[in-house]
Amino acid sequence: MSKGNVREAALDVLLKVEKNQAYSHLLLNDTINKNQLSPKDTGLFTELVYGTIQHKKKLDFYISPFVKKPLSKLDDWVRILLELTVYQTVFLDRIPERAAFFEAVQIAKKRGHKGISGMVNGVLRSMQREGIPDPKEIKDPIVRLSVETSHPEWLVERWTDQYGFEKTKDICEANLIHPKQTARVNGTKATVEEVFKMLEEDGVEAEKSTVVPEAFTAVKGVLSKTRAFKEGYIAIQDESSMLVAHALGAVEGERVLDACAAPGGKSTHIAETMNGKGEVESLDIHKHKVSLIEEQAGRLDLNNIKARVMDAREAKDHFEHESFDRILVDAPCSGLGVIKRKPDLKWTKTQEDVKRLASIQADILRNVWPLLKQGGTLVYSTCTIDREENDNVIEDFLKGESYANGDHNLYSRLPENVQKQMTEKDKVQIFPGDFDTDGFFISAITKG
Ligand SMILES: C[S@@+](CC[C@H](N)C(=O)[O-])C[C@H]1O[C@@H](n2cnc3c(N)ncnc32)[C@H](O)[C@@H]1O
Repeated sequence: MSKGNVREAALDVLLKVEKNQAYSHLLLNDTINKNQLSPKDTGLFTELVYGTIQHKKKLDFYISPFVKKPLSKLDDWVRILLELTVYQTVFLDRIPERAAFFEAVQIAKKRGHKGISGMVNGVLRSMQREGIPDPKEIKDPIVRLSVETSHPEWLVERWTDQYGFEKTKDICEANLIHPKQTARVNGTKATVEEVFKMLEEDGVEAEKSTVVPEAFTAVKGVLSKTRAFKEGYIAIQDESSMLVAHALGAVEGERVLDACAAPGGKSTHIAETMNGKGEVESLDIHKHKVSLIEEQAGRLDLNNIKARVMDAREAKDHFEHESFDRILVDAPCSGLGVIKRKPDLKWTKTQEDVKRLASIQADILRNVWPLLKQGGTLVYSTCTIDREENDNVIEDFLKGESYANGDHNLYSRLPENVQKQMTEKDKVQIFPGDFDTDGFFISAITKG
C-alpha cells in the first residue's frame, strides 16, 4: 500500500470510529487483514489511527485558530483529515511536513472539490507560518489539563472530584503512554524460563514482570506470531487483569463461576491456577463472544472450562443454590482504565453510561450471590477507575446483603507491590500510572 493509501485508510477508520460504527481496535484489525498490510504499513496505520484519536482535543486546539468557522461546522472528513495531518507533523518526527501536507491535499482533492483542497492547504500553510498555540496559556486548570492531555472536560472534572487534581493529572498523562505488550506463562505447560527460551528462538526479547510472577513484557518482537503463543504456552493479557485470578485464589478441584467471561482471559488464567483440575463455568451474554472463550481454552489446552451463553442475572435459575466455591464478576464497565489501549472510549463514554453500567453491575452481583457457597469468595473487578462503578457498587452491595463481608484476605493473595498500593485489605484501585498497566479495580467479598 502507498503511504497515501495508508493515510486514506486511517481517515476511513477514524470516520467510522467517530460515528460510533465500530470500536477502533476491531476496525483496525479488520483493515489490516483485508488489505494484507505489511508490518511497516501496519505500524504507520496503527500509529495514525490511535495517535489521532488519542490527541484529538489537543489537535483541535491547534487547528481551530486557523479555520474561519467552528470546527464542528466543517464536514467530518475534512476536520479529521486536518487532525490526522497535524498529528503527523506535530507528534511524529519521522514524517516530513511536506509529505504529510502533500498527501492531505491529494486526499482532499479526491474526496471533495477544489475549494476544499484549497482550504486544507491554506489551513496547513498558515499553521506552518504562524506556529501553533500553546495550551499552557489556558488559565482554567481543568480546561488546560483537558486540552494538554486530550481528555473530555467532564472526565477531568469527575476524576478531580473523586481523586484530586494531582492524581487526575497522573492518570491523564499515563493514558497517553503507549501500552506495553505483556503476557502470562501458562503454568500448566511450562515454566517462565522454558518459555523465555522458546521466545528467544522467535526473536522476542522478554523481561520478567515486576508485578505478577508468571507475567512478562515483550520489549521486542510480536508475541502473537510466536510458537509459544500458537501452541498455548502463553496468553496475551495486561498485568492488572492477571491480578484478578490471584485475587480469586481458586485451587485444584474447586468449582468456579466466571459470570462475565468473554473473551476468556481470566477464565483461562483461573483454570491455570487450578492446574487444569476442577470446574470453571464461564458465562457471557453474547453468543459470538462465547466461542472466543472456547478458542482460548482450546489453544491453551485447558479442558476444565465450560463456556455458555447466559445472562448472569439469570444464572441463579440455571445452577444449584450455593454450589460454587468461588465466583468472579468481571463486570461490563465503562473501561475508563484502559484508555491508553482504547482511546476512543474517552470520546464515546458518558456520565449516563457510568450510571447505567453501575446499575447493571449491582444487578449481576445480586443475582449471582445466591450461587456462592457459605464461606466462599466472590471477586468483583472492573477495568474502570470510576468510584460509581467500583467502590460505590461494592459498598451498596455489602449494605444490602446480610451475609456479605469484605474479604480482608484479599491483601495476602496479591503480590507485594500491589499490597503496598492497598489502603484497604479487601479492595484495591490500580491507576494506569501506578505500575504502567491498565487501570483496574479489584475487590473481594466472603459469605457467612
Ligand atoms: C469486562 S468483559 C469480561 C472480560 C473477561 N473476564 C476476560 O478477562 O476476558 C465483560 C463481559 O461481560 C459480558 N456481559 C455483559 N453483560 C452481561 C450479563 N448480563 N451477563 C453475562 N455477561 C455479560 C460482555 O459481553 C463482556 O464480554
